This record gives sequence, structure tokens and C-alpha cells, in this order.
Amino acid sequence: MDASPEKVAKIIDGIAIAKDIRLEITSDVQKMKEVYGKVPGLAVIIVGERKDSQTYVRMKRRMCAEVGFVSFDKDMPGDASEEEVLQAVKAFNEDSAVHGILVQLPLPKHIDEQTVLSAISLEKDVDGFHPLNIGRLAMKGRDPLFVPCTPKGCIDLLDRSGIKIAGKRAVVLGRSNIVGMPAALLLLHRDATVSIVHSKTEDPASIVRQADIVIAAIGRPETVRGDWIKPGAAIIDVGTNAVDDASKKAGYRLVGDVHFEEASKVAGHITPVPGGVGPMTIAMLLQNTLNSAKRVLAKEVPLEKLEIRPKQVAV
Ligand SMILES: NC(=O)C1=CN([C@@H]2O[C@H](COP(=O)(O)OP(=O)(O)OC[C@H]3O[C@@H](n4cnc5c(N)ncnc54)[C@H](OP(=O)(O)O)[C@@H]3O)[C@@H](O)[C@H]2O)C=CC1
Ligand SMILES: Nc1nc(=O)c2c([nH]1)NC[C@@H]1CN(c3ccc(C(=O)N[C@@H](CCC(=O)O)C(=O)O)cc3)C=[N+]21
Ligand SMILES: [Mg+2]
Repeated sequence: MDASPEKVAKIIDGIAIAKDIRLEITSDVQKMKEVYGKVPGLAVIIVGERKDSQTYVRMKRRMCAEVGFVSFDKDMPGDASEEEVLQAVKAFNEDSAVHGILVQLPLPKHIDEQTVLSAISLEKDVDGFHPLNIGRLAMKGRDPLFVPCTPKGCIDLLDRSGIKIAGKRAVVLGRSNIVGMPAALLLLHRDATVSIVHSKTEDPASIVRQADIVIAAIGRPETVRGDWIKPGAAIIDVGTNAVDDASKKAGYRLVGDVHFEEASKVAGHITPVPGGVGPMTIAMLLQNTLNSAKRVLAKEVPLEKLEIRPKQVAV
């Protein structure tokens, strides 16, 4: 007799799901333009010449154009002072055509990230990185104006793949301010039972093995192996790691924090890298910016006249 056929996880197609979301956004922007003569505006501030940052920022600007947003670009040299960056933030805070402001991270070492993120107007903090938005994210019953894009994209991938969250065991690997910590909070608000694995965790494999849902965000290539995974689990791989590969034109390829080949034989669902969480991050950024513009319109015109309602109205 043959051995039992190899199980294969369902691949969650982040490219296709993100494209659907961008189509929904495009249609809302069209309506907004026709009815109110306005479109959402996103400002992106980039400081310095990091290659990866420039790639992400280029992708964001291209997607803005695709859905019909206006994008405002501020490219500053790597030796720009904190004061100059704060001035750029302030100018966008005061510009009513700008509904969202993103300061690409990391910033050069001589600039304090928290100082800059705190200067972004709460109503325009489409990354959800302002300390007040993060504080509200941590509290029950106090919705933030914006939820960070990458964790929001992870939850959306689970929802759109029909994966139940409430009551399930979830493990988040990583506890950064921008991914791991907010991802754990979002899962908790959705009634998962959440554990967080970090660099000091003893025996991470035994903890991951209990999880029905795994979100991996550690920035360590192919660390989560097949035998760490509970059969049938849903695996969301945020990791985006460049590893040398002479067979590629670029000289490298991208891999996740999860060993995809091994994991896809055990998991029920899995996201690929690239093509999983990455495209969703940008789609969620556009969605946050659209909601921000809707919120502004809701203040200018009576809500009942507004065909496109904001998802969350400012608290
Ligand atoms: N696709 C997307 O849209 C995005 C992808 N990313 C990618 O996600 C990954 C994580 O990013 P980010 O959160 O910014 O990374 P950080 O470096 O800020 O944080 C990494 C976290 O992982 C933990 N960690 C490191 N090594 C291990 C280990 N061996 N076992 C368990 N935990 C470990 C660290 O623990 P400790 O706190 O103890 O130091 C830390 O909490 C990166 O690959 C990044 O490129 C990031 C943002 C968006
Ligand atoms: N203020 C701020 N907000 C961010 O949201 C932010 C940031 N700073 N700094 C860096 C991280 C990283 N990040 C990614 C976005 C898209 C992809 C993405 O689209 N990735 C593609 C592959 C891209 C490629 O081929 O290089 C994919 O996974 O399919 C990845 C990573 C946003 N970040
Ligand atoms: Mg984000």
C-alpha cells in the first residue's frame, strides 16, 4: 500500500485578496470624486537612502495612483535633522488635502522615532503608530482611529479565508511595536487565547505546536519548522528576509520566518512570502487613508447625505 497522500495546505493568496480590496477602494474613490469632488490624499515621508525603504515607498506610491489617491512625496536626505522632519510632518498636518501621513521606518539613528510619530496628527495617523492610537488599541472599548496596517492585514487574511479566531489558541512570534505587539492585541480583541513568543522564550517550538493560528514576525529566515506546527493550523508569515541566492538575477530571494516547504505539508492554511502579508499591508494603508478621508467628509456634509460612510467615526 502507498503511504497516505501528502497533505497540502491551502495557500492564502495575498496578492489576489489585496487586489480585491484595492478594487473596492477604487470604486469608493470614484464615488467620492463624483459626489464631492475630492479624493483621499496620502503623504509619505522618507528620510535617507535605504534600498528596502525606497522599494516599499515606491510600491505605496504606485498603489496610491492605481486607486485614484493623490500622493504627496517628501524625500529627505539621510542627514536631515529631527527638526526638519518635524517641520515636514507639521506641514502635512496642516494641509487639508492630506488625509494620511506615513513616516517610513526605520528613521536614521540621530532622529527619535517616538518624537516624530507623536507629532503626526491623530486624525492622519494611518499607520496607527501614534502612542495614543496604540494606547487605545490596548484598551477594551476604546477603538483607535487607525489600526496598524500589517497586523490588520493579517487578521483580514484570516477572515477572508474563513478561519475562525474566537476561542482558538493563537501564537504570535515577535513583539515589536509595529507588528507583533499589535497583532497579539488584535487577536485578543477577537477572543483568541494568545501567547507571545520572543527572543527570550524557552522552547518556542512547544508553544507554537499548541497554536491553531500562528503569526510569525521575527525577521529570522525559515525559523518555524514543519515539526513546530499543529496539523491543520493557519500560518500567517509576516517575515520578509532576503537570503543570498546566486541563481537569482538580484542575487537574493525573499523568504519568510516560516519554512514554507515543510510547513505547507502540515498546516491547513499558509501565506507565501512574497505574495502573502506584504501586499495586504499596502492595501490596509490605502483603506485607512480612505476611511480618514470619509471621516473628514462626514464632518463637512450630513451623514445621511454621505453615500459612502466611514467604517469608524472618530471618537
Ligand atoms: N510584510 C510586511 O508588510 C512587513 C514585514 N515585516 C517583516 O516582519 C519581520 C519582523 O519585523 P519587525 O517586527 O519590524 O522586527 P523587529 O526586529 O522589530 O522585532 C523582531 C521581534 O522578533 C523577536 N525575535 C527575534 N528573534 C527571535 C527568535 N529567534 N525567536 C523568537 N523571537 C525572536 C524579537 O524579540 P525581542 O523583543 O526579545 O528582541 C522581536 O520582538 C521582518 O522580517 C520584517 O521584514 C515587517 C513589517 C511589515
Ligand atoms: N511607517 C512604516 N509603515 C510601514 O508599514 C512599514 C515601514 N514603516 N517600514 C518597513 C515596513 C515593511 N513594510 C512592507 C510593506 C510591503 C511589503 C510588500 O509588499 N512585500 C512584497 C514583496 C516586495 C518585494 O518583492 O520586495 C510581498 O511580500 O509580496 C513588505 C513590507 C511596511 N513597513
Ligand atoms: Mg503598518
